[in-house]
Amino acid sequence: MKVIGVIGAGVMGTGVAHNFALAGYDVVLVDISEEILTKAKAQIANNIRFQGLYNKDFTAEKPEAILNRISFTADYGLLKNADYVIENVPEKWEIKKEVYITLDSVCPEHCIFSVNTSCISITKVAALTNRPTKVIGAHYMNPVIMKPVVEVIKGFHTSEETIEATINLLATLNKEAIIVNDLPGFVSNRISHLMMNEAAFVVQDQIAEPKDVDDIFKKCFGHKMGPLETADLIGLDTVVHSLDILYDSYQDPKFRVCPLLRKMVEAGTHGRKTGQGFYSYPIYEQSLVKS
Ligand SMILES: NC(=O)c1ccc[n+]([C@@H]2O[C@H](COP(=O)([O-])OP(=O)(O)OC[C@H]3O[C@@H](n4cnc5c(N)ncnc54)[C@H](O)[C@@H]3O)[C@@H](O)[C@H]2O)c1
Repeated sequence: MKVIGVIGAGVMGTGVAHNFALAGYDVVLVDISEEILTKAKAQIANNIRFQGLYNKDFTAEKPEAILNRISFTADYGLLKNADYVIENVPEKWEIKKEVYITLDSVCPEHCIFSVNTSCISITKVAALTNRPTKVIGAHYMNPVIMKPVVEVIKGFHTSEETIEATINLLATLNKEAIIVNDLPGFVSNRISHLMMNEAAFVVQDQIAEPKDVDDIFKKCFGHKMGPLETADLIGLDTVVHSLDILYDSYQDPKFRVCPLLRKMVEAGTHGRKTGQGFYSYPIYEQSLVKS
């Protein structure tokens, strides 16, 4: 594998592109507008500057050398030489669907598609393409560069070769793959989104302030982050989209979105990436790699 395509330059796409460039791969990072790509470039440059503070595998390589391995583009045509593509567009079926139809037509036949999704069925994505055995789920954790494990999802059609190639690729990033089967939300989000949603209900019901909710999880249960801090880090819009998918998929009321969460998203307070969620974030902290 030499050329890695990364689709979507948001919270996850910037982290994935940074991590693969750091590991020496040529990365083609695709998003829909030059403005978003310019912002993404600045953010990755900033995260490269900070990586030494947070990453024990930090190399002394010059930040510009890492950044120069990433091509920032709105042109899907540049993926014609991609060996492996990691898609990170919003958690909305209509958007993902269009992207996979395009990817299938521009990427070479051998190219593997890795779906970075919180909840969407990998089997459903694979069925859109002419290469279903080469479609796999890889749920990277945020912040990508700091998380040593990826939840890898085997869809109905995914071949053993595709699983093997994904395990080997992740190993070059010093990441371990935990392989699970495909049903919406997989393991991590099927469980964690219930907790984040219920934590929002606790705040809505005025049982406790966000900080006290999070402190109970950190100080009593030893979690690194509380559920509301985690929701802010993921992005409240992404959390709501994911809960909607879980609700539709399982037809189970336990996944209904807390009205407070939906209201915050409608108000444009999406967490760390907008500077305001359950907590406020000064501008310099919004892109800061933190766990
Ligand atoms: N945020 C997290 O912590 C997290 C963790 C694991 C997985 N995920 C999943 O990763 C995916 C991306 O999440 P995110 O938080 O990075 O979202 P985001 O909203 O921060 O970023 C999505 C990016 O995709 C771009 N985009 C939209 N349509 C596009 C298109 N047609 N072609 C190319 N780019 C397009 C947007 O402009 C945006 O920059 C989602 O499926 C999400 O569920 C998120």
